[in-house]
Amino acid sequence: MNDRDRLLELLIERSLEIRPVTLSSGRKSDYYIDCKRVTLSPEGAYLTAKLMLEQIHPQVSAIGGLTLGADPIVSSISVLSHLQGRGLAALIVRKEPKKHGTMSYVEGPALEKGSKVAVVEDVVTSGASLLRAIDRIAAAGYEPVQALTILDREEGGREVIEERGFSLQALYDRSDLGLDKKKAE
Ligand SMILES: O=P(O)(O)OC[C@H]1O[C@H](OP(=O)(O)OP(=O)(O)O)[C@H](O)[C@@H]1O
Ligand SMILES: O=C(O)c1cc(=O)[nH]c(=O)[nH]1
Repeated sequence: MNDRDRLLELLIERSLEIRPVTLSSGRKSDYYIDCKRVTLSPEGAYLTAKLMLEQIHPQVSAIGGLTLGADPIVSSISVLSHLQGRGLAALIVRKEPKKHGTMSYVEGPALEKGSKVAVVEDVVTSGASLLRAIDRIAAAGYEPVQALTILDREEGGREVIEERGFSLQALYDRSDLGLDKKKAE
């Protein structure tokens, strides 16, 4: 089995829940995928990092994303990039600025102004979280150049992100989850 198929297998086995849920955007859905169950596991962290790193442009010097879903992703990509001699820094974007000390929104190594950043997510639904990370990374003086996610739920997020001039690179989309078959079981 190849890496892409194996990561999908892990996500379906461990992350996918078919039940009524409320999403981050306030929308209702009949399924949820909790990627952290996979991205915080040894094999899942490695496979996510490997598959995403293959798609990161050579001019990029950091990967960043909105806490919490992106935290294990940026960390594992950074470690793997070091092992591969590439050395991508990890940036974690807070949902609210730190209230004392640095007062920062964006945590991580201080990079040169204008450094190119690939912005990552675990799931894109409305696209609001990914755009929030893009905006905060830009406000920190860096240049977001790519948008990547594990799963595109195909609920309009891609279009919203494209309107902002980014194409969304997703490892999987809704159709990969086999939801119709699962729901029938
Ligand atoms: O495209 P959107 O409509 O913004 O939805 C997707 C976002 O929702 C989830 O995060 P959540 O808000 O549940 O927070 P968490 O990562 O802290 O668990 C997920 O990790 C994405 O960040
Ligand atoms: O839209 C969301 O909040 C969302 C959907 C989903 O399937 N998984 C997740 O972590 N967040």
